[in-house]
Amino acid sequence: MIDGTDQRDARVVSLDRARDRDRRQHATPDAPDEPTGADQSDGDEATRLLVDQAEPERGDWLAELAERNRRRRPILPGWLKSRQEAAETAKWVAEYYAHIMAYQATRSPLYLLRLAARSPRGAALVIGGAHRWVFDAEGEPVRMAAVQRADAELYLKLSRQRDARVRLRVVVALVALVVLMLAGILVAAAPTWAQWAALALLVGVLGAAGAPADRPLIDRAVVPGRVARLDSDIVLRALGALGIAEINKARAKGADAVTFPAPITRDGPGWRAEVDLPYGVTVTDVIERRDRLASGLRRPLGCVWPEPVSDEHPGRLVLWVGDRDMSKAPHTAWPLMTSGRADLFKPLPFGTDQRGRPVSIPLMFANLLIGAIPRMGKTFALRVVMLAAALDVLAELRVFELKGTGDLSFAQKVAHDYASGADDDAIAACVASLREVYGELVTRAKTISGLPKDICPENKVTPELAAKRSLGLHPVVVAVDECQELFSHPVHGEEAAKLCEGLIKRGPALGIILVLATQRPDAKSLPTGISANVGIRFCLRVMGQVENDMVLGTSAYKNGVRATTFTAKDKGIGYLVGAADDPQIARSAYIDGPAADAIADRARALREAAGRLSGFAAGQTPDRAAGPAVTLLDDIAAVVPPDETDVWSETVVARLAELRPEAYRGWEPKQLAAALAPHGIDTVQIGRRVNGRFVNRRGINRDAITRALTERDHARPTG
Ligand SMILES: Nc1ncnc2c1ncn2[C@@H]1O[C@H](COP(=O)(O)OP(=O)(O)OP(=O)(O)O)[C@@H](O)[C@H]1O
Repeated sequence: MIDGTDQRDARVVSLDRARDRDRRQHATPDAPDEPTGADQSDGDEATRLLVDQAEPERGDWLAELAERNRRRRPILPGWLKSRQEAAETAKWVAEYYAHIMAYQATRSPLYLLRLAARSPRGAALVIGGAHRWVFDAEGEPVRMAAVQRADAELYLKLSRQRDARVRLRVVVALVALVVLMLAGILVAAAPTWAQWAALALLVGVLGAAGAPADRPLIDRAVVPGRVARLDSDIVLRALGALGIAEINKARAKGADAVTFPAPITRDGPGWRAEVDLPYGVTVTDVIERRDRLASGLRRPLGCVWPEPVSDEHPGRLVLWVGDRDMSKAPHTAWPLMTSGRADLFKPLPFGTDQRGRPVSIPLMFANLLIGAIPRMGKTFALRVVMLAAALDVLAELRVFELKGTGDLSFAQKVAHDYASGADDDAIAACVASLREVYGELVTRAKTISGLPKDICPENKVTPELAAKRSLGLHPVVVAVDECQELFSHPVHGEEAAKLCEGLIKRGPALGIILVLATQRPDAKSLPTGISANVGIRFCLRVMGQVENDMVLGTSAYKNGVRATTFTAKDKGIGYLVGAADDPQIARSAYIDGPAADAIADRARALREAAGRLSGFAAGQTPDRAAGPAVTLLDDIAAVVPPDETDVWSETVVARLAELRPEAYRGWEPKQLAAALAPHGIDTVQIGRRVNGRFVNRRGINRDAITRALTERDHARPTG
């Protein structure tokens, strides 16, 4: 007998393991890493051993339990967890039934007519049926059969049974007739309305009895089956249509190449499928073929939202398929639209995700960057954030809209500092304000470091500290729309970039928040020192990977967070990164100009009541004395005295660099010409004699500068 104890060279071999090893050795060379069944399955099968796997230790059940614990399914359905979502769901369910009731109520006269038309047929059917029942008509064919077979005994038995039955039924029918006659007498003596009601009841009953089986009385209020149920076959069909070779190869090899770790369930207004893609296929591969996926699912693109699961492997896909295109879904009212106030220390309501769940932005201790191609909803998104900030009376707002269309004009009612314009003045005002806030960094840091530890334990602004007016640590929110105009400005760009970088890095802990929006997210218009350090990012539609990663952060595109997949009709829809653990798809709340004004009026009233209206909104002219001269034209006028009519450009740039090195150092004559062009000033040829030789160079004519300055001053609004 062979056993492991007395045969030194022999080993105990599990038959299962031996088979496993055999299988591996005979595996085809093109699938060397093909997993065994134990790899693929979970639950009971997961306990099967691979030939080269160590025996599981006794404590492994704990690890397994921990893993199961991590995958617990929620007790309450998702929509019941948030008050707002539950309210939304209750609202649409109520709306659905209200619609059905209204639909049927408006058709009730038609239904009455139908009943009346069907009632004669119903009466005939009722009388005929009663007659057949009383005289036992259903037994007639059997009795006739007995007669034909001349079976006298059976016939007698059936006849006796029929007579007994008919006697009883005639009595019942007579009683019913008497009851009906009594009811008729009662109705005849009743008031008219009761007579009509009785008639309606009779017609109704007879009409219902006379309804043809193929024509229902009531029309359908809802077209059935508009949204197909999502099932695993449809998901597999769609995944197979993506043209990903690995998926098709894996599906050809085995039925369980694509698995579903959780059942496909209803999730908000759509279906949610959790899918484990075949080995080696990542969610990013699927996301970049979203349009093909939508085609495979036979759903509009705006309904199909594949997402990675960050705390799982890169092949775990959550596919949410909405009933309705996200861009066409009705807007949920912004929670602060008609009432309420905000607290910057808590997340600010921003919009909704594709499932209609609320999305908020924790703006405190962070910065926000919004980017997109033009007309996709940057300013609308910025408006939502700034209106929420306005509803926190403690927050000091500084708003600069550098497009000049007045999209953020509501801010004039509440902002401490405000400017709107596509000109140098607005940019200069913005830089001056940034300088002031930058100066605050030092003051605030000193204040905080001077506070006792028990009042300020974390060395950062707290809600209590922010509320103490004497400390001056209230939140400051600086918003710059179309910030590319600022950073690419020939005079102020470099300084603005430095100021913003400082604010982005040091501001959050000190209660200073910078919110930037740009339609040109490239290295020149959005310095990397800024784009790399922003905490929260919202990227609506962009056209390429570079812009995507500029706004959403390095590697966002590689990780499947791609705002390039949005289409032109996805207005207001973007990827929101940094507001929650995982990137979210969010649609900003829709607040148009008049609504924004109404909210700003409310915010102003709150601020007035709290005595927190200051600066621009309180009618004070911003004191920019501390800042340098505001435009290039002013600077040139300062460095070129009135008696010098024509000056070479190189002389001008040298003097400018001396006047304000931080802004003009390194300027070339060409740069000066480019900076003057927007003012309608061209450089001119100026000839001079130098060391006896005539030299011709380009330069400026001082009169042109003076004229431009005069025009600007006349065009400026007064008061
Ligand atoms: N959340 C939203 N839902 C629906 N439509 C929206 C939403 N946000 C913006 N829009 C639509 O998109 C249009 C453009 O929005 P917005 O003015 O904010 O674009 P923008 O990106 O700031 O454009 P520009 O780059 O020209 O300043 C708006 O007129 C509005 O109709």
